[in-house]
Amino acid sequence: MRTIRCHRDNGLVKQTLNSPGHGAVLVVDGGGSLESALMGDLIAAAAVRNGWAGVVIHGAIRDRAVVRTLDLGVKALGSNPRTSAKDGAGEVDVPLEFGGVTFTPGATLWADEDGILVTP
Ligand SMILES: O=C([O-])CC(=O)C(=O)O
Ligand SMILES: [Mg+2]
Repeated sequence: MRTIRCHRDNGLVKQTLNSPGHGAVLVVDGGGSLESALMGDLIAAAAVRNGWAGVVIHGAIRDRAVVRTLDLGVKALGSNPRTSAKDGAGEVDVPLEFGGVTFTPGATLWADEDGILVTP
């Protein structure tokens, strides 16, 4: 997995998912905010084109009707049509902690309809 920490700004998410994913999952800690979306259909489609396996967002997405049709595993807390800033504020490939779990860049993430597992 790769990681990003950001708050109501998806500039780094957009930039990262527009670069090669090599089959990785991107975990985004948006602080649990549902006030604006950190990914939508266009960024998700870019992730598919660039070989990402999935995206886990501790926050919101939008365009979910299209996102669910894509060949990309997506987990988010919810959705909101409001877009985020695109200034690129945040940090890439730092250890994240939410939901009582530490998400370390390079660790392996497994997910299905029931939930998410992380192995070192
Ligand atoms: O513009 C955004 O922030 C997200 C979005 O709608 C998309 O990726 O399609
Ligand atoms: Mg969109």
